[in-house]
Amino acid sequence: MSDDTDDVIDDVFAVIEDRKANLPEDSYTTSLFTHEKGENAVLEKLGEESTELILAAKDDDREELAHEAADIVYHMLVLLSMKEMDLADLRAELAERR
Ligand SMILES: N=c1c2ncn([C@@H]3O[C@H](COP(=O)(O)OP(=O)(O)OP(=O)(O)O)[C@@H](O)[C@H]3O)c2ncn1[C@@H]1O[C@H](COP(=O)(O)O)[C@@H](O)[C@H]1O
Repeated sequence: MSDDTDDVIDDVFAVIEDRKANLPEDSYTTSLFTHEKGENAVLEKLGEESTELILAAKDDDREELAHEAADIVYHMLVLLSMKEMDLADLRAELAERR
């Protein structure tokens, strides 16, 4: 399967890196990088969204499950960027497990 969403995770990560470098106003990503709680802001989001993901799975709500999974992936990418990591680190870890 191949379509124009193939590279979407790389594209979103590139936008996150750009937000980190430039901190534009009116950007949710910027608000995470500049939050007074520091990295705890994104960690709290990941906790909340994990619960929402579990509830969506329990309800067998596939649309909500996709929504919450996307929220988690986005916030996980922000966390990787905060830790000076990137998708190569994630890919390497997954590849090692094959
Ligand atoms: N993928 C995301 C993304 N996923 C989630 N979010 C934000 O994360 C927040 C989630 O927090 P909440 O759960 O409180 O919000 P919510 O809408 O009530 O969430 P649910 O109840 O639906 O779970 C919302 O404000 C969303 O807008 C995201 N914000 C940005 N992105 C990507 O980042 C790019 C840059 O965004 P900006 O930095 O805002 O320009 C965008 O173009 C997107 O590609």
